[in-house]
Amino acid sequence: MQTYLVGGAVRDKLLGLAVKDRDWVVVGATPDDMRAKGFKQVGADFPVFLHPKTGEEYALARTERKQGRGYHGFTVYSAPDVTLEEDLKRRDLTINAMAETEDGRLVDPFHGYADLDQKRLRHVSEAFAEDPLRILRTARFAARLQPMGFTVCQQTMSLMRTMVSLGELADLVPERVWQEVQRSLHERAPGVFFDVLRELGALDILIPELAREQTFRAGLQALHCMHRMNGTTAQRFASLLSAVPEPTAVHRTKAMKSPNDCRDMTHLVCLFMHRLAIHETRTVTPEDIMELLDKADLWRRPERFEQLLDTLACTTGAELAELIGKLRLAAQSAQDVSPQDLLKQGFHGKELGEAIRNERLARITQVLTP
Ligand SMILES: Nc1ccn([C@@H]2O[C@H](COP(=O)(O)OP(=O)(O)OP(=O)(O)O)[C@@H](O)[C@H]2O)c(=O)n1
Repeated sequence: MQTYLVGGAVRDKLLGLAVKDRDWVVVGATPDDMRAKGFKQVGADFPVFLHPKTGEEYALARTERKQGRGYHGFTVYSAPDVTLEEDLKRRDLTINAMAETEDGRLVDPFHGYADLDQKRLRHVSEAFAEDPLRILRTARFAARLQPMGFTVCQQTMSLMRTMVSLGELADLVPERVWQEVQRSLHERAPGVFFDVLRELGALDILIPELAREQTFRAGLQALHCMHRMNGTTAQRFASLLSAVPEPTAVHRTKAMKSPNDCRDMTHLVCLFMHRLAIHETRTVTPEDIMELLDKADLWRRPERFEQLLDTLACTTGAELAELIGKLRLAAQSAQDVSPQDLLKQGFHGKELGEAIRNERLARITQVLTP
């Protein structure tokens, strides 16, 4: 029985990047051999085991073949006669299909090292097409490695284009798509993920609201800004959709099953984009500001409001910077109103509510007064 380090760990080591998880492939062993050595089986669909001490994943070498459509239609064959090369061949990209022996020798039947050197993302074999998630993974690796000079090679682009035109993306459940989107939003060049998908025609299926060139470019620019500001996932995703009308954008977040904070931030960013645009032509009143603060629920969610303003600073042009600055000051000032003080002054019930509101409005007016 032989053990090899495989996949991302080998790739990242050669690239000089930090290695996160180490995955191993075991050749020439049965599940019983593994259990006898104290490994715990975890995979239900195929034989994967956890090392008794390190907790790292050890998978028995396997081949996979797709049977029909859908994500579950895989036939897995795993036996002691499956070779390392056969296991590497079922993988997505050549740079992910290298292995390292226990004594540190590289096993590289599909020329992943040459592709690392040439900075190419290239599929290992036609088996790439058996898993449509790989389209998203490849776009994600492009987003990660583009700053180092990597591009997706033309043959892989055309294979993925064919997969898209055959409707393969429809087989992916929203959760898996979201997982790749979420991870890509935090890669080094997040915009590249969406650029690649757009070039493939995949974005028209996954986020059709970004089909219009202008909407897409505005979204990418805002995302780039949010990335520089080290924004949260919610801020990044909302900035991408910032030029989409609010109801459509929110509908997309629901269809994609993105988490609630992403949906809420998208709702607020798109809503504010629309409201703020009105004030390019009409002077903003204290009541306008109050309404916006209420809509964003500043009173219960002050830290989210800060994030909203930071996102808007990325999604709007310089012409709205002053207005966003005023919103920030107004929010700070209005938040300082103390219900306790007003209570002490004798306000109760409905009157207390009104007094708080009036005091907040007074402070907002003060901020707006030159
Ligand atoms: N749809 C997939 C998922 C995974 N793999 C293979 O399984 C390995 C491990 O997958 P995973 O842990 O998801 O990714 P990593 O390559 O380790 O990358 P990351 O840094 O994103 O974790 C990959 O390198 C690749 O060889 C694949 O071929 N097709």
